[in-house]
Amino acid sequence: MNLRDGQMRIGILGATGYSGIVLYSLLRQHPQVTQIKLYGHQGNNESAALFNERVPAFKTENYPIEAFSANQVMQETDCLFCATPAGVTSQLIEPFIKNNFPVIDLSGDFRLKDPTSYEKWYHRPAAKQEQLTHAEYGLAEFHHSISGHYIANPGCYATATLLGLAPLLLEHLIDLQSIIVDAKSGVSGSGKKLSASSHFTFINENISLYKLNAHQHIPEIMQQLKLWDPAVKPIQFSTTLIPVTRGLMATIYVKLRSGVTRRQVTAAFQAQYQNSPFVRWRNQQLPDLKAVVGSNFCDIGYGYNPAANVLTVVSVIDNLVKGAAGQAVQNFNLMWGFPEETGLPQFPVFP
Ligand SMILES: NC(=O)C1=CN([C@@H]2O[C@H](COP(=O)(O)OP(=O)(O)OC[C@H]3O[C@@H](n4cnc5c(N)ncnc54)[C@H](OP(=O)(O)O)[C@@H]3O)[C@@H](O)[C@H]2O)C=CC1
Ligand SMILES: CC(=O)N[C@@H](CCC(=O)OP(=O)(O)O)C(=O)O
Repeated sequence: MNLRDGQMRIGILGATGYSGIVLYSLLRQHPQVTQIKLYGHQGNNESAALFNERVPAFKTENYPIEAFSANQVMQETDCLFCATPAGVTSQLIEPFIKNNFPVIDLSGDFRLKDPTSYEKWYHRPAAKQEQLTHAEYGLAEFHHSISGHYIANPGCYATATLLGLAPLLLEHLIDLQSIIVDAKSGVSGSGKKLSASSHFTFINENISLYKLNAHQHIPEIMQQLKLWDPAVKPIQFSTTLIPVTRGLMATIYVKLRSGVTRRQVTAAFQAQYQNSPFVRWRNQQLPDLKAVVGSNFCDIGYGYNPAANVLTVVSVIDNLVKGAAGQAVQNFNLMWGFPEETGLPQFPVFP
């Protein structure tokens, strides 16, 4: 992609959702972005709606949300971010793919290469196979050289899990049948829509496991693990809702292969992430959510139980930043050749 230093015009579809709002606030402060256009539902006349009316916390941002029109977006902007629910981009995005127009898609619609798998796990029609071939899976730490125009930004659980497992698979340190992931997320992970399971009375002072053995990030994680080691076996993966607004922790349990030492584990993580500004290897210090919430960091630490030969890896992210909007901006930087950290927060919100 040609570098357009300091003059990028950005479009956001879905800016009034949780990840769209975070995306807007990151891009608004991005030094290479001069203009942000906001788009809403196709056909709706949303031009009367102003961003600050839909998102009152952004009182000074009185920009119109315009009805989505592919031609208009391609004329008015240089790159489109889609922060829309699953099932939207597969319907809207064809003209962008045909015209090689840069798109960064935060939804799951273009992550899975196999449309049958998408239909099985997302319970809705998949994008066309031909379109899927244009998408690149943008796990930023492992996909620095973006060659195409369509980035499928990874899911939040998939990001934390994959970053916590990568060095172990790439260096062949673990028993490939032994992977168990117990992941927990804050409530913002399910978006802004109110449901029985996101209602305060249910969330408050409660934890609940959901989508057991049925979570849509299982095939996404498996797809990437198989690229790292084709011999990997199906993982056990569970997701739990916890009563916090933001933050996601993947607790990963694996058995080490015979003869593998803790020193090798540390060396593998250090070597893998030494040039990754957003992955902080914490060694035997176990990270917590507050270490990363508000930032684009993924912090990873571990503990080892020699009696059971179980290595526990703890990987934490902010689901809305590294798990969604922050990684999308990281991918935007990589796509356009800007330094990877540009426009991304360098500190978590702490305390
Ligand atoms: N929340 C998270 O932590 C993460 C989310 N994601 C993914 O990011 C995407 C957005 O998630 P999230 O921000 O939580 O979702 P929200 O439900 O909070 O927001 C969805 C946004 O999309 C808009 N929208 C919905 N349908 C359409 C449509 N047909 N055309 C145009 N705009 C539409 C909504 O506008 P309106 O309100 O007007 O309908 C809203 O602005 C999802 O695909 C999600 O899976 C990925 C990783 C983490
Ligand atoms: C807490 C919560 O509900 N989280 C969501 C994660 C959303 C997400 O990232 O899913 P996509 O694959 O659609 O992008 C979930 O578990 O479905």
